[in-house]
Amino acid sequence: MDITAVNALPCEDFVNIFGNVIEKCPIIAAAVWSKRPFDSLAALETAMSEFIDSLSESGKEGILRCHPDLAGRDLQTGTLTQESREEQAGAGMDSLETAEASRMARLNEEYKGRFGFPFVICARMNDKANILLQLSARCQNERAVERARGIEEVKKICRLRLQSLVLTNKL
Ligand SMILES: NC(=O)N[C@H]1NC(=O)NC1=O
Repeated sequence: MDITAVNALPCEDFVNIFGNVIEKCPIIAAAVWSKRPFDSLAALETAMSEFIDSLSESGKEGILRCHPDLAGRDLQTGTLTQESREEQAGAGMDSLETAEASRMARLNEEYKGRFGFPFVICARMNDKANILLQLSARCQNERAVERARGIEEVKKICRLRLQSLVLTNKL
């Protein structure tokens, strides 16, 4: 599907295709649909990014809160979205040693207790060791720094999910 076809999609079909490029936030696809026509996929990505930037701080935190923990309950119960499951598996989150799993769980809880939103990192750009390192280091940041940092990671995840849609011929 080329960008002309994307621009011709009714809102419902557009949201079906792009609704999860920001995890569990189809409202973002539904909102940027009104910004058509897009010149390119990159322009669509920019529209999503600008929409996120326009949100209040609590809106940005809401986006972060839509993300499942890495190696968390949803992974254990098989309730991750397909995208998240593939990303987490690629970073080895589904095959942690017992000690790594308990360290991850402890740090995830510490992070959420401190900031009120979950730790978000683009799993496809990091391996297991780096994720644990970042999680531990980022627990020390200020809340505003972490909010911005988490949103940067959401945008990286979005870019890679858009690219995957192209690679899997869904676009
Ligand atoms: N918490 C968190 O970072 N979750 C995610 N990261 C990623 O790449 N996919 C996710 O679901």
